[in-house]
Amino acid sequence: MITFEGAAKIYPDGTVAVAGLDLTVETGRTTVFVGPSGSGKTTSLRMINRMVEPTHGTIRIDGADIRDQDPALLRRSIGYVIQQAGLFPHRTILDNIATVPLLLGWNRRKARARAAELMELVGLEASQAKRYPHQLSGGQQQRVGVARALAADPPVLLMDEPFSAVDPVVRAGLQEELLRLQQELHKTIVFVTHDIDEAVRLGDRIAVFRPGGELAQYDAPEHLLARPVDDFVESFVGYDRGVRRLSFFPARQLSLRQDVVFDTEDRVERARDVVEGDGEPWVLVVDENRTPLGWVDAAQLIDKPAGLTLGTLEMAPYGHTFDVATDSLRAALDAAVLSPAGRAVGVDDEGAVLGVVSQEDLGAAIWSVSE
Ligand SMILES: Nc1ncnc2c1ncn2[C@@H]1O[C@H](COP(=O)(O)OP(=O)(O)OP(=O)(O)O)[C@@H](O)[C@H]1O
Repeated sequence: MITFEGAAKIYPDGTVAVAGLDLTVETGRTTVFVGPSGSGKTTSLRMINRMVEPTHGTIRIDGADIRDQDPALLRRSIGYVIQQAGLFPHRTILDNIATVPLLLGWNRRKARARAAELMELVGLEASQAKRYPHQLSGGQQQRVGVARALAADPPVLLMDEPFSAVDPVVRAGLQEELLRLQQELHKTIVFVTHDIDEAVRLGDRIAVFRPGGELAQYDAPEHLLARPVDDFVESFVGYDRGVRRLSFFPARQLSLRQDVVFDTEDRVERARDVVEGDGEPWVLVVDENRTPLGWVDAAQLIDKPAGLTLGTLEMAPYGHTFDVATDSLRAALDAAVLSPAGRAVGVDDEGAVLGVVSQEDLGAAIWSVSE
């Protein structure tokens, strides 16, 4: 646990970088500091490893005042990752990663073995070990930066805009990787970004800073999106927050209809009975593996002769599906919006249809999680 108790940084020229921060960073969780440029995020982060000394207040790690610890030793127990990785250009990838273990006095063999292990953990090829940083892509360099920060297995990891210099696709991959690593490692991560989407994706808790180095709100991401405390936070999180918040609720809570799912050999009169029963305007046709083929408009069924099979009818594309077990309500909503039938198709992890969600059921589920 890291606690800021009235921690402030006021520079001699009078600039208030951080104005009296009170905040607790939970152990084993990811806390994101987010806010506009100049709001004091980096200064707050650097106060944790004493790269910046507060002018007021106290910071403790697990109860111990960090002022009582030697800054160099403190930093070796805290991993630090920065934008563009900050690698040593004349050291190989393996030696870059082994830096802190060597500083801690490990012998070279053990340090390199640990570095090789970490390369694998962060998704780097062993063949890259002997390369130099300039021979790697930006995304790969960031992975090296993360591996280096993890080398001595520090309980705390500070990350200062680590992914902001790479393109959006690589960035999404690195975020995914960090989530996976964190599930395995349970580090106490403090992550700085000015991108609210990155914050919402990665953070267990999010601290929103406002200009003047003040903490505007400290909350779980779903609460931040549901209840921004004021106009500043509301405009900072963005106005589509209602829809974005749906990504925190699982799609598995939706009720799925199976009675409107038919296979190609089913006869039109069977489908007609169902749609006439409750006025459902579309039925979904699947193949023998229950892979979706397309939607049949119920109007088409009215005057078709009995005995005709559904596979012979014209179908509208089913759009895209959502995975019932792993996707969120947001993914289901997106699937419904993009479907010509306005209905979402739920599948299992092999792509087989489990059922479809009607607009009414989707609306009811969204309503039930709204506040
Ligand atoms: N050495 C310094 N002397 C005076 N002011 C400083 C000094 N270092 C930082 N500041 C000021 O402190 C404020 C907070 O800076 P900080 O880097 O913490 O902001 P930030 O939220 O991380 O911004 P960014 O997203 O742009 O990195 C800024 O106004 C900055 O100009």
